[in-house]
Amino acid sequence: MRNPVTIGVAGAGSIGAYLGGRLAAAGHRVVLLGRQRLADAVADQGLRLTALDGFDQTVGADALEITTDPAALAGCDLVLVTTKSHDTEPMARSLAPHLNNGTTVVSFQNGVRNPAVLRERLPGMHVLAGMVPYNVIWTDAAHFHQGTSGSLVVETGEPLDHVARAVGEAFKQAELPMVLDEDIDAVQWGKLVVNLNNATNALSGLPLQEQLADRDYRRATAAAQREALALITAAGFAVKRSGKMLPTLMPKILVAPDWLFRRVAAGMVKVDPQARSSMWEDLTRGRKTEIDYLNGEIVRLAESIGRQAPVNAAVCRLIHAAEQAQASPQIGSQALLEQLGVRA
Ligand SMILES: NC(=O)C1=CN([C@@H]2O[C@H](COP(=O)(O)OP(=O)(O)OC[C@H]3O[C@@H](n4cnc5c(N)ncnc54)[C@H](OP(=O)(O)O)[C@@H]3O)[C@@H](O)[C@H]2O)C=CC1
Ligand SMILES: CC(C)(CO)C(=O)C(=O)O
Repeated sequence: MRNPVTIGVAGAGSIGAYLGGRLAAAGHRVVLLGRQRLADAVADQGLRLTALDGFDQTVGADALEITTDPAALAGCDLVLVTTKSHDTEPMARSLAPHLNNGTTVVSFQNGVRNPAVLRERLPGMHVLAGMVPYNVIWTDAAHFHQGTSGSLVVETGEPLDHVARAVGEAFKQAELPMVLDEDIDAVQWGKLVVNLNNATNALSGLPLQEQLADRDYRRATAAAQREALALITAAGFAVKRSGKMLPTLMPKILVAPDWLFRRVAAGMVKVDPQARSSMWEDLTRGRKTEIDYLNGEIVRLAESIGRQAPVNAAVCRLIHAAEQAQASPQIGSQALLEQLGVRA
């Protein structure tokens, strides 16, 4: 890969505009493929990127390209796919005619299905799975804020080890911490377990900090996670920690009394008052959520081995109802436990 690298971002929303903006600020040539409203806002105000560690930089509209045309990603060395999971396949179809063979494509998406979809639709590209551990919220028309801590993860291993290292170099220049991992499937299953809190957060309508301060909301997430972990193991998949997040211990940590939870969680992840889940963002903006790729994945996994996942199935029903209403139901924590059939 050349240096500086030309980087395309396919789906410039919270994650894509944040990562792309940080890479542009570090001097890489960046093309953001997104919606016209983002292009207009950035043309007007520049792209403001902030983070809980105090990072605050505005990237001028002349420092990067924002387009709605997938052909503009032709010639990119590296393409980051940052759409929601239901948009991965159409995005890949629209990119396929334009990318050169051998382009590196990294999926920075939640769920466990996206890299396989990209490999199928983009034969000849070097597709790597990635994982974003932190929350980014689209706070204003052209302002993106990283509200929790952690390091990005990208798949490595032969024959693509050199490709993964080149991706690592590009991110190093932008001072975005990244680790390479040879067991990305286990990292992705682990992140899916963490993401089972997305629905609780979206249903509560609260910022993550407030939602996690309520033990009954934590019990709801823990119940979904216990069910998921048992099924993932029964289906023969591994779950791996990434950074200090311990998916296998999360249900135990979540149900701990408030004082103990606060102490343990503070050592694992920093969460600022603005942080919310991406699913909350979807519900409040009236968009389709990724529920079918998160809790819904657990329901499908259960079916595939002749079992059931009643808690995750109930969560899916609640989120689908909220999608219809195009709003968070702001359900109280005890009411949520009741609806999930979980005893407080
Ligand atoms: N947000 C977060 O904090 C985190 C998100 N993730 C994961 O990262 C992935 C991306 O999430 P997030 O950034 O929140 O998603 P967003 O919805 O904020 O961003 C995706 C953007 O891509 C746009 N888009 C979709 N298709 C096209 C297209 N064909 N052409 C141009 N633009 C398109 C969408 O527009 P429109 O909405 O108009 O369709 C949207 O603006 C998800 O898998 C998510 O789970 C992981 C960790 C944290
Ligand atoms: C970082 C985290 C876990 C925040 O909830 C997330 O992945 C999301 O919002 O989708």
